[in-house]
Amino acid sequence: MAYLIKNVSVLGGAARDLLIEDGVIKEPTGETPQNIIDGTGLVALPGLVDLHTHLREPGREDAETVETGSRAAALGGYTAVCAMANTSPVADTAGVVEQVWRLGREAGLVDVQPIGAVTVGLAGERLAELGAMADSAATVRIFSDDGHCVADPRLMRRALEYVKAFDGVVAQHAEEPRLTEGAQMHEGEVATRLGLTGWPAVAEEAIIARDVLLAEHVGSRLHVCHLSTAGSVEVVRQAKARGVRVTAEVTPHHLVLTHDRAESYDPVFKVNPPLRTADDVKALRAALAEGIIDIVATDHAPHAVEDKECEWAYARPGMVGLETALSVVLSTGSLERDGTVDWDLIAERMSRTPARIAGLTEHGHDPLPGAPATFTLVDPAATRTVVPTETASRSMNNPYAGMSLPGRIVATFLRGEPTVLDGKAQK
Ligand SMILES: NC(=O)N[C@@H](CC(=O)O)C(=O)O
Ligand SMILES: [Zn+2]
Ligand SMILES: [Zn+2]
Repeated sequence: MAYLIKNVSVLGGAARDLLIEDGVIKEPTGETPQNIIDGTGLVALPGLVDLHTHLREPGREDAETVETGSRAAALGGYTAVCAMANTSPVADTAGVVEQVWRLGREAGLVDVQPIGAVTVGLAGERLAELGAMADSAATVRIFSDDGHCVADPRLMRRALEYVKAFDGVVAQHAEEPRLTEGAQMHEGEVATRLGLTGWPAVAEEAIIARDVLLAEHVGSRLHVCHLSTAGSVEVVRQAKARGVRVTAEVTPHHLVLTHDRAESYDPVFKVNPPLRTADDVKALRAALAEGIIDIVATDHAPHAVEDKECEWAYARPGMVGLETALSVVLSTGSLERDGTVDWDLIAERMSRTPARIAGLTEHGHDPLPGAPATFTLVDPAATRTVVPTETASRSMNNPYAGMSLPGRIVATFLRGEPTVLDGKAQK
């Protein structure tokens, strides 16, 4: 079906019309197709790409499935998500990554690109079959033990060496486990006051420092997951200055929430790495604008009610984030120029660069004639109040409840097919 989008601003540019036909964007012809979308006041962005999503299938379909997570992603303006490997069974074989990939195709709401585990069962003992996952139908290029750190430097080195052969990347959850035993939240004054065991910034920074040196030594690509401290920014800054092939992500929640949220003892604010200080938030926002942090990735981590609505110490870490990511980023004002949103920079940090890191060549193209019709339409003037139950996700561990956030996704298209129209999922 063909669509004509009228009066839409592509990345903040002058209003124009776009024809969507045969899966691509075209210059409008004289004829008017049946389907017209009024784009007045809307901004067209390349479909967002999430490098870090937990979909929970196989194993915890009560918390999320590939389909429900894909729907949440489309509603958040995403056209591709990379699915983390910490499922049950773990995505450490060609069989499991192909299953996730196939489920993604069947759901048809976003492109689901499986991430493969680095080590068998995420146990950190021996390398998984990286080559078999790379050669599978899922063509895995990102490997991560996320949820766990690849703490053994020898295994990390070997993984970096292995993925170099096919220009893969190791995405590290940087957490020195010996420094975070029993940790419940950021190590600092709030943890001291609450009497909770702290997760020190140095547990993250020490692993990033080690890994950039390993990546430099091997000449391979390293990606740092959910970077959360000002010190980590400085380690990455220095590594980039030396030419190390390192990229880094920040989550929306680490750009807005701070460790004092734990004072509520509400486990919805429990996450790994933990919420940090206001100074860290400031440094992360600046690093994202500057490009020391390359991308925003959601770390969408849905959890069932019984795993979240319990005592802080027993609750699982993680929060949902796909449906609110763009709004949260807009709310920080960190990607603005002279007080107005820099849509080109939004596209860079949330679509083009994550697509490039993941090797997703069909994504990250500006929505202009000649490009694949894989894009999203945002109403920047809209505001909405977050209601955790109003979600396509199976889980409601949403830390933004009651917050009023700017921006609303009006439509999302994947290869010319609408996955979201009028803010509603089409499948
Ligand atoms: N971020 C989290 O707190 N939790 C993630 C794992 C992870 O990203 O480390 C999860 O899988 O729930
Ligand atoms: Zn992690
Ligand atoms: Zn994660």
